[in-house]
Amino acid sequence: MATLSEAYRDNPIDLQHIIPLDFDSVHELPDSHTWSDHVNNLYLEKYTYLKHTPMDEESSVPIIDLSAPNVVELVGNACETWGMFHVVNHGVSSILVDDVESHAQQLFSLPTQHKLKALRAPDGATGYGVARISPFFSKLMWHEGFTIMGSIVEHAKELWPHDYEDFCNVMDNYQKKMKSLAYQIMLLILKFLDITKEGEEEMISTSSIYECEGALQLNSYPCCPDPNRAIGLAPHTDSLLLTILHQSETKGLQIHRNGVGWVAVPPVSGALVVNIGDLFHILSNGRFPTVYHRAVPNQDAHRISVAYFYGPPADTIVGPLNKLPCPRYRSLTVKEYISLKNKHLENALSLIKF
Ligand SMILES: C=C1C[C@]23C[C@@]1(O)CC[C@H]2[C@@]12CCC[C@@](C)(C(=O)O1)[C@H]2[C@@H]3C(=O)O
Ligand SMILES: O=C(O)CCC(=O)C(=O)O
Ligand SMILES: [Fe+2]
Repeated sequence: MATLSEAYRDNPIDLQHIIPLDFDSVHELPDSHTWSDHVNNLYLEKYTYLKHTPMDEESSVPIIDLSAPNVVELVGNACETWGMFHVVNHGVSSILVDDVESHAQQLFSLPTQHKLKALRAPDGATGYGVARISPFFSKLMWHEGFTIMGSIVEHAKELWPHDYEDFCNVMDNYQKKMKSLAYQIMLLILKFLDITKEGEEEMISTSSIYECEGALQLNSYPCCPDPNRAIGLAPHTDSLLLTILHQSETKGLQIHRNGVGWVAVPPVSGALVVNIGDLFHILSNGRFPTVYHRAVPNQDAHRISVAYFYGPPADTIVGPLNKLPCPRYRSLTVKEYISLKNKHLENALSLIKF
């Protein structure tokens, strides 16, 4: 069975000509990185059919205690109204989370020429580089990333030939913890939809969602001389089932709300942010919105975030769960969806819509 990383490798994006800026050497925002509102909201119209119920401006992303007795209902309601929620009491030690953040910090503090030793290969899915969505925008992002899928030993050796083990152990350990947390959250969401593993005959086409894999993305948003005219990570939806994000103590994450516009999602101490991705939007037959979000840089603070993307093996057929009436999307394999997203970004969902 093909893995997720194979699916991303088989769908390369031509990023060769785009490498992250040497941010330390720049003291004014270059034209290449200056965004107008138009470019920033380029895909917003395409996204209108995914919009969720308008909310008042005061409401904010819910914080859910995973040990609450009514956790299924809380998680399900948050998925329906926001497509996003914070989790606390998630069982991942704060020491590990801090450790991942400080190792990411250490990586991004290396001189640019050194980081380029681990540059993502043209036909590769892992390593240092710009975001995969970069070619869809005419302007560049105030961002550098490092993608990990499974073992990162080869890339870590490129960066620290004699001292790579600690980095690898921390990232491995964090991926394991994220995988089991993501599984636990996925089961809660499926339970809300009245789907149980035992009732598998009702969802033969999606049986491999119980064997999901993950990818880890370390994001760095250096201090920016003109943050109001720059973008850290351009507006996008995440492609897979769900994403678990650690966003350090520095603000930067924003989501788009119908009738409200861009709304900040400030960090909540000790909490992780969970958001619905395109594949869960499809499984739920559009009941859960896939969250359109972006990250903005700060003038005085370098922001690090760590995103874990969780999704089924590439050959898994994904479609609206059989139990749900009147499918709004056609079924397709995960790798077909990744390929559509690579070519059409936010139009991918409308291409599989009935
Ligand atoms: C598993 C993955 C999801 C992701 C592409 C990737 O192969 C690893 C990086 C992820 C990321 C992070 C930034 C935003 C995003 C849209 C991108 O360009 O790369 C997501 C991808 C995604 O969800 O499609
Ligand atoms: O840095 C953030 O807050 C958002 C990161 C993100 O959206 C991603 O990695 O997909
Ligand atoms: Fe994202």
